[in-house]
Amino acid sequence: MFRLGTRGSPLALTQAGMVRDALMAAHGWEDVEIVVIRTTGDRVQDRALAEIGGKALWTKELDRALLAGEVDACVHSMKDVETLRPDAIAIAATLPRADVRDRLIGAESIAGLPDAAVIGTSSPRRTAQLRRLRPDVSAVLFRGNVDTRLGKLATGEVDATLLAAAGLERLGRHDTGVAIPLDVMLPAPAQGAVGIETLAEGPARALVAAIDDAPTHRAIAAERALLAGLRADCHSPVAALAIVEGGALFLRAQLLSPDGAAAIEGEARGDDPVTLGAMLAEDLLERAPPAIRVLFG
Ligand SMILES: NCc1[nH]cc(CCC(=O)O)c1CC(=O)O
Repeated sequence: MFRLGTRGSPLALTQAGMVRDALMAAHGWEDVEIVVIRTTGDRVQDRALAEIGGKALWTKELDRALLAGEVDACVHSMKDVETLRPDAIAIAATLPRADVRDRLIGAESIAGLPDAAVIGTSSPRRTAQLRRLRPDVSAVLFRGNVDTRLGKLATGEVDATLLAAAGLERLGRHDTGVAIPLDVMLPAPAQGAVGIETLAEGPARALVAAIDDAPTHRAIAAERALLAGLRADCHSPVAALAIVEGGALFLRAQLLSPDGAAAIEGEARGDDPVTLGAMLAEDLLERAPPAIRVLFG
C-alpha cells in the first residue's frame, strides 16, 4: 500500500486525507496508508518558530522518513517548507490552492481594532504588516494549532489574532473571522498550498504527479524562487503571491522592516516561475532601504 507521511495536527491530518482521496481517485486504489510522524515543531510550542530553528523543525523528521524509505510521499503545508530542499527530494505535486488570504479573528477589520490592541501572532510578516497599518497595536507570541489559538482568543489573552483562511476552511471553520483583502495584507509565500514531496528518483514521483494542479505548482514555484533570491529565512517579513493570468504568471511581493516602519512592494510578469521569482527578488533588494536590506542575505 502507498504510504503517506504527515504531521499529526488536525490540519495536517485533514490535508493528508485530501491527498489520500485524490491519489485513490486518480489511480483507482482501494486505500492509502497515513503514517503520522511527530516533528520537533509539534513538540516545542512555547517559542517562536524563527527562534528555535525555523521551518526545518517541521520537515526534518518527515524528510528522514522519506529518505529512509519508511514512507512513499510526505504531505506539507508548502508555507512551512524551507526554500532549500535536499537534492534527493522533489515537490511532486500540489493540490489546487485554497483561499490564500489571512483572516482576522476578534475584530471586524484592522482599522476596527481597539486602540493599542494586543494581537496574538508569531509571524514576523503578519506583525510587520499589522504594525505598518496600525502602529499602536502590539503583537504577542502565539503558537499552537488552530484550536489552541482560538481558545486563547476566547479566554481574552489577546484582542485578536490572524490565521490563514485556508487552514480555517479545511478545518470546517468557514465562519471564523473576516477575510482581509489582498491589497491590505498580502499572504505568506505558498500560503494555502498543500504540497506532496517524494524522492526525486523512483516510482512514487510520477504516481503523485498525477494529482498535480499545474497553476498552483507554478505559482508556488515563483513565490519560492523569490524567497531563494532574497535569501530569506523565517525571520524575514516577506509577503508574496503569484497568480496565473491568461497563461502567464503575475507575481507581487512586499518586504517590510520588523516594526513595519519601512516597506517596499514590487510586481513582475513572466512565464518561467524560477526566472520571475529571481528577477523580482533582485529588483526588491536593489530598491530596499537599509532597514529592510539588513534582513536579507
Ligand atoms: N504556520 C502554520 C501554518 N501553516 C499552514 C497554515 C495554514 C494553511 C496554509 O496556509 O496552507 C498555518 C496556520 C496559519 O498560518 O494560520
